[in-house]
Amino acid sequence: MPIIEVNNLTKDYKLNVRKKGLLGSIQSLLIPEYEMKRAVDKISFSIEKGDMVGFIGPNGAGKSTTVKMLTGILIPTDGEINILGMSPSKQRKKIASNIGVVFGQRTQLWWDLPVSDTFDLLKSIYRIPDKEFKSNMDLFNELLGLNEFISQPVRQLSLGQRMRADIAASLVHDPDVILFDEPTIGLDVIAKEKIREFIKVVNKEKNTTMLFTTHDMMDIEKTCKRMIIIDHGTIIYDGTVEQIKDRYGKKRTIVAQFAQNTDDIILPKGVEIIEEADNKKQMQFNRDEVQVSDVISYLTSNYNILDLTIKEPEIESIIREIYEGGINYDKTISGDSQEIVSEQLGISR
Ligand SMILES: Nc1ncnc2c1ncn2[C@@H]1O[C@H](COP(=O)(O)OP(=O)(O)OP(=O)(O)O)[C@@H](O)[C@H]1O
Repeated sequence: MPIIEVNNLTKDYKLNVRKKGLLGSIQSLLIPEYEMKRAVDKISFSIEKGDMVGFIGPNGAGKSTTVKMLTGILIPTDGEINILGMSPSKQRKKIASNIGVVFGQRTQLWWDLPVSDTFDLLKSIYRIPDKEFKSNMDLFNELLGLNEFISQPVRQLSLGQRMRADIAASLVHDPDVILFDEPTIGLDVIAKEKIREFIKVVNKEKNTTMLFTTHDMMDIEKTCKRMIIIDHGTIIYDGTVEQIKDRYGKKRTIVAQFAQNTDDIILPKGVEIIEEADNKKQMQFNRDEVQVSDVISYLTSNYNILDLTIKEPEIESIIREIYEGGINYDKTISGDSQEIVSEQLGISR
């Protein structure tokens, strides 16, 4: 039985249309005109207990709007959300103890108070028993190093420290579901890694159901098996990370360091050079047209090669292609939603 169920969820924002010029401004004040903007358009998905799902999409795709509706902050225009049998917008107070939320762009910590005070306040608000509170704080300290800055006021923390505290604060009451909205935004590689590891440990140890939005594909690759891609308010992919890599990651890259000058190199049909410096060349081809083994045996039998590596396609570049509408969608991969994708992005199939 799914923990999160979303059916035909829709959100329209009402926008005030401002007319140009002084006269237009006065007119807009006296007789305001509105237009509706659809941010989320009939999306449906469900998430099982303990699953960790990446929710990605380009800027303005509708991710934050969806997360806000899941938390109950925003009321849907249409459709239903069911989290643990409750409607977030109708049972907001009741559901609060079951959901944790992290907005990377905003903090839920008390700005002027030491970090420890926020945790004490949360302990009282959620009525967390002493034993549970202590064991969680010990775990968070071990994994996120909270004690390094626990007595500092929040406003003095670095972004990475603040995010670590925020994530811990969202989990201190052991929620069943946690929604992350860009939890790694603006962090350096090491801080991101720490947070990904933490998320993975919590998911495993506490079986917390997690949905998180991010623009960093490494977040998804390192933590989630499943991802949902949203664009222009509709879901264009819902499936495994592996499947999308397998189906769409058709480009293979071989990097070869040649012992000699290879300015006049002749490559097999379908293989092209995408980068070269000194005697090092990056060659790319479509794995459906050219076999990796054929390219390697051609190169090694015709040239003297010092070093050779094969690069797997990165999810980052596949997603970039999807956002740019450059991928020919295969309808079998994600059912009817692919129809929408093709229409929206003007892709011919
Ligand atoms: N309060 C609002 N009033 C009007 N339009 C809004 C409001 N909030 C968001 N939108 C619009 O709704 C659409 C979806 O926005 P949303 O913030 O959900 O996208 P997002 O996928 O989270 O984007 P990003 O990755 O840039 O954060 C955008 O076109 C945005 O301009």
